[in-house]
Amino acid sequence: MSTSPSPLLELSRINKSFGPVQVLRDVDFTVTAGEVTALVGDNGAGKSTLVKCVSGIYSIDSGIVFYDGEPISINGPRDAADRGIEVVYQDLALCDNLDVVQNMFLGRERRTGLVLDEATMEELAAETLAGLSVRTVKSLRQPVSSLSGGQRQTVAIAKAVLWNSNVVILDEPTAALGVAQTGQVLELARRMADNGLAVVLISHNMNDVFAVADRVAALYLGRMAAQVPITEVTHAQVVELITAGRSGDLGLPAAGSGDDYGLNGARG
Ligand SMILES: Nc1ncnc2c1ncn2[C@@H]1O[C@H](COP(=O)(O)OP(=O)(O)OP(=O)(O)O)[C@@H](O)[C@H]1O
Repeated sequence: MSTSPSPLLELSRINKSFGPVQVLRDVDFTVTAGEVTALVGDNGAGKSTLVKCVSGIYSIDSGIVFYDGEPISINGPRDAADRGIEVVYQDLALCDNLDVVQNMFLGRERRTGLVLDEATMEELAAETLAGLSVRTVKSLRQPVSSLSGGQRQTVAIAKAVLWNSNVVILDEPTAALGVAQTGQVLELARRMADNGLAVVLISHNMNDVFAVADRVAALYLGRMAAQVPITEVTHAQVVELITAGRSGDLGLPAAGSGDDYGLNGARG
């Protein structure tokens, strides 16, 4: 196995409960710059909860979050944003009546005095899209209501990239897309990683995971069943990790068996 680069974001033994329900149990998860890390798991496995802990929407009950090797506290979305951690949610949170530039700068508009600096915003939006080799969005001044699902996803992702993000978490970005648009969004994820960002791809689609991910992390009933380089697992093994919390072929015991099996491929 090749030596792993240092993780940019590292979660260690994260626990999170809602009242009596423990949703995350001693979860280790690492995210590395220049890589796409797929986060997989069945419905209710805890993927969204983990992401909400990382993005400051939920506070963790225990565990440590390291950023660039230093322990940090994420006490709210602002703390996550300050570290350049951005989440692109499934529902995209774009405003239909606003155009591409307006959406990309929504809430963080550039101004010259009291007046919006439209020219600079348009230029920066165009630069960001060009930096990601996006050619599918033809006009930056068209309302996003006139865009296809894939184009909307592209705008939402580019918006996250625009804000000097270091970690971009994509929450099922291809769930509502057809084949061609799925390909474009996966290419975009790859390009972001190639540009040096740490990309997390939450997905239920094994084809997407194997098409683009460098590593795969599988949650099973709130435990991290494994985090391994994609080249070291087969589709069948990942499915087994998702559905049973273990893969006999990987020599991993079932999640929740009590053993400390933190097979975390991203650890140096
Ligand atoms: N605010 C909450 N209060 C109580 N329980 C919650 C809350 N949020 C999530 N849960 C529970 O935590 C578990 C994990 O949910 P989560 O949404 O993180 O899973 P997921 O892996 O993202 O699932 P999906 O793929 O369906 O989106 C579920 O059993 C869910 O019911």
